Amino acid sequence: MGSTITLHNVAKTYPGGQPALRRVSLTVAAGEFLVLLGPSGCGKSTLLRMIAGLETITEGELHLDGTLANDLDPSERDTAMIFQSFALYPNMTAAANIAFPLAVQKQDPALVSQRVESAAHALGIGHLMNRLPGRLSGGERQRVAMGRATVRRPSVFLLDEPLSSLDARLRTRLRLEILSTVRKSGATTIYVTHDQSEAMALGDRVAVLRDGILQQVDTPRILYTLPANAFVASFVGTPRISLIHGTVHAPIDGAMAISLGAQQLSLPMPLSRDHQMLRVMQGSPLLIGLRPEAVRIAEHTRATSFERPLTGIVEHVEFQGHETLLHLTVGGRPADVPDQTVPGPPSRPARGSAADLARRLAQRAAGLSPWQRRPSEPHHPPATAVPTGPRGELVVRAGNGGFPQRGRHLPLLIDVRGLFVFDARGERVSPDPTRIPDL
Ligand SMILES: Nc1ncnc2c1ncn2[C@@H]1O[C@H](COP(=O)(O)OP(=O)(O)OP(=O)(O)O)[C@@H](O)[C@H]1O
Repeated sequence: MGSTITLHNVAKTYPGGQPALRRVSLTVAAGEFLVLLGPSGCGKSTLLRMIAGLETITEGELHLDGTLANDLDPSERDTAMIFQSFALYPNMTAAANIAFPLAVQKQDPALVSQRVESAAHALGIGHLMNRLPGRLSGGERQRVAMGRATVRRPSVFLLDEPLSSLDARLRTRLRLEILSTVRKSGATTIYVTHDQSEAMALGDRVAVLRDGILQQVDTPRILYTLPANAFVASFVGTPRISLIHGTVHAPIDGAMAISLGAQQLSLPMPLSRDHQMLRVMQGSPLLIGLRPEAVRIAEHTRATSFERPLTGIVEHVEFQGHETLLHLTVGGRPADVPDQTVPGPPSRPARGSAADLARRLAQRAAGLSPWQRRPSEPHHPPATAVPTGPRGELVVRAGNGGFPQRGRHLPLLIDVRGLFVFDARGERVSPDPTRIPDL
C-alpha cells in the first residue's frame, strides 16, 4: 500500500542561490497519482529529490505516513525514483538489472525470479530479458528501469520526466504502461513533467509550480475549467488560452459589457452572479481569457442568448493535422501572464449570498457621482468594422467549412459563459472568484 506524503511549508534555498521552493504545502493521498507540472527551473526536481531524501529541506516539514521524515536516510523512506536518464548496469542482462534491488536484499531466488517475471510481463519486455542494455532501444531500456523500480514494491514512486527523451508515440504508449503498473502496485506516485498534456492525461491531481511557488493543486478538469490564475490558465490546455487586455463597462442604466479594445461583448441580462461581481472591476485593467471552445465562426444572426458577436480578421492559419487553428485580429491587445507575485492571504473570502453582494453593489452604485457614470455605449461595432491593433491575438479552431484566406473578415460568436476574467495580478475574478475585491 502507498504512503501518504505531506509537505508543510517546505522551502529550499541552495547555498548562495535564490529560493528554489517557497513554503510549499501539499498532501498526496496513499495510492494517489500526483503530477508536478511547471516550466523548466520552477523547482519540480528539487521537490521530488527532497521527498526521496537526496536533497536537504531548508525549512518546513515532510511527513511520510504521518512520521516526520526530514532527516530520514533515503533507504529508510521506501521510495523508488526514476530519472530521465536512468542508468542500467551495462554488463548485466535486463533480467539481472530488474532483479538487482532484490538480489542486494538477498531475497529468496524463487521469489526474485517470480517478481522479475511478473514485472517483465507487466511491462511487455519478457522477450528481452537476456539482452544487455547496449542492445536495447531507449524505450526498452526505460521499461527495464521501470521494472527495476517496481520489483521492490516500494510505497512511493518518484518519477522525474522519465519519458522526455523518447519520441512522442512511444511516450504516449509508455505513459499508459507506467500508469497501469503503478496503479496495480497501489503505490503513491509523484510524476514530474513540464508537458501539460502528459500531466492532464496521467494525474489524479496536478500540482502546478511556478518559480518555486505552488499555484494550484486540482484535478485536471478543475485546473482547466477553474484555473486559479492566468498562469495556470495559459499553461494548461492546447491550444493555449487567448489572453487579451480588457475592461468592464458598467453603466448604472445600461447593459454591462466587456471591452476587448476595439470591440465589446455585452453581458446577458439578468446578470449571472459571476458577471454581477465584475461590476466592481470597472475601471481596473483586466485580462480576458478565451479558450477556443468559447468561440465559433458563425453569422451573427445565429447567436444564442449567451453568444455575442465579434468580427475577426484572419492573420495566420496554423495547420496541425488533426485540426486547423486560426489566429485572428479582433482589435485588442494581447496580454502576457503577469509576473509572479507571492500569494498573500485572501482579502476576503468569496462567500456570502448573491443578495448580500447585490446590496453592496447597489450601495456602491448609489455613491457614484454622475460624472463617474459612463454613458451606455454600443456593445459591439458593426460587423464591417475593421479592428485595429496587434495581430492574431485570438486563436480559434477552424470548422469544417474550408480554411479561410489571410485577411478575410470572419463573423464570430463568443459564448460569454466561457469568458475568463483575471485581475492585473493575474488572479481569477470570473467565473467563481476565489476572492472578491473590496467594494
Ligand atoms: N544543486 C543545485 N545548486 C544550486 N541551484 C540549483 C541546484 N539544483 C537546482 N538549482 C536551481 O534551483 C531551481 C529549481 O531547479 P529544479 O531542477 O528543481 O527545477 P525543475 O523545475 O526541475 O527544472 P527542469 O524542468 O529544467 O528540470 C533552479 O533555479 C535551479 O537553477
